[in-house]
Amino acid sequence: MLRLDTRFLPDFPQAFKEHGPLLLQAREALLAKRKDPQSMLGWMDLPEDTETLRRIRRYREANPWVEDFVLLGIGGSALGPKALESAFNESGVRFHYVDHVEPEPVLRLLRGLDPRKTLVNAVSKSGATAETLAALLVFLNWLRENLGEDWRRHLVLTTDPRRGALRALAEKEGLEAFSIPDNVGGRFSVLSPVGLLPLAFAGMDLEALLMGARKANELALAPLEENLPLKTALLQHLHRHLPITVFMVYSERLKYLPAWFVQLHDESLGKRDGEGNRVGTTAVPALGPQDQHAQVQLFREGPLDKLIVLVVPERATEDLLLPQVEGLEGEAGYLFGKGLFQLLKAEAEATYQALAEAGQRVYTLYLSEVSPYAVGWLLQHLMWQTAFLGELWGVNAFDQPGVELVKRLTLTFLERPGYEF
Ligand SMILES: O=P(O)(O)OC[C@H]1O[C@](O)(CO)[C@@H](O)[C@@H]1O
Repeated sequence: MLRLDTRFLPDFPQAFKEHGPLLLQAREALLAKRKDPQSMLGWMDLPEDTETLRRIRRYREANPWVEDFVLLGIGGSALGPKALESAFNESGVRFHYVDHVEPEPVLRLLRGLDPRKTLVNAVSKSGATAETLAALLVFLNWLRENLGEDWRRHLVLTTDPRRGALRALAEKEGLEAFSIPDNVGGRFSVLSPVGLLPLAFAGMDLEALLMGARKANELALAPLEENLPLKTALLQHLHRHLPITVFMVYSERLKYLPAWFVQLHDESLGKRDGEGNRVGTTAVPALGPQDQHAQVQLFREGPLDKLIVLVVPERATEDLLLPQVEGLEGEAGYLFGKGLFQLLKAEAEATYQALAEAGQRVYTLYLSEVSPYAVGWLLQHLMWQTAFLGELWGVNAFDQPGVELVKRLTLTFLERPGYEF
């Protein structure tokens, strides 16, 4: 269950009524693009794709020997699986993410792995991303050197259905490969094999994850009053004059979720609109309670230039009672016999009230609990929110032209003879 709370934004219910026609227009414009095969709206259909899930399940069952799962990928090809695996991995399989190009940690990882018990999953929609290709060169060579002809069983690819270097490698070497549908962009791909394959090895309840996402689809297509994605899209739209949107999650298990949302929001909406205006608000990640002892000072006394979104679980799947400890009555007595989750809830509520009291614009998304169903719902909800905002802000939420220059310059520098920086 996902619940929106706007009690410190008393003007919102009226604003929602007044903006009804605008929101319905935005939805209509978005859904009209669904017919266009070029439209990158395939993420809407991923929760219905049971055939891919079956194929992933079969592959998982056929490879019970995996003890270490190494994901090579960056951006949308890593952030989603990392956010969910770190929350729901109860399988005993150890996960490692090579979503960077720093040699020391890669060497440390290689020295600690047993190649006979390691599965490497290279994930790249384009098959052209330098960081992922560099990691693939390292791990493919390592597998070949250590496993001889058996290396192919230890490498699985997730990439474009037809194009790119990874698809070509899969065909040339007869490697297992899963497809990222053409009409699904990287930052919208967590419910495609990009996420589902590693999460199957993490033993996550994928049916519940996809069922939650289907619930978000249902609400995105529902009448206005029930339409949660249009409500939060309007909250972001009404506060577009505030340059920063903070995404603060009260869950240690979901500590990588803010990074996933930052890519989704910033890479989708940080654009030039049809008139060439620079559009977009900056998503900033935050964690509760950790940031109560860091960024909250700024949120309370710094500029009132933020819309703050808290994501708070309403129930714990299991709680931990705090024991009485003699000698600590003075400082900790008030905690004796309380549940740790009660402390989390009290801190989240205190932060919510303190931010509103400081004059910051703040609302909360309550998750019934940190479960595959509720988190599947939240992810798909945020993808709808972002897609609707693309319509409201007049930008294409599904391309990322601004990232290309860095790639071209990197290539130029590396191709320059004797380059030194
Ligand atoms: O999956 P790929 O094609 O390797 O791309 C990785 C990431 O790089 C980007 O293309 C940006 O450079 C993101 O949109 C994407 O999620």
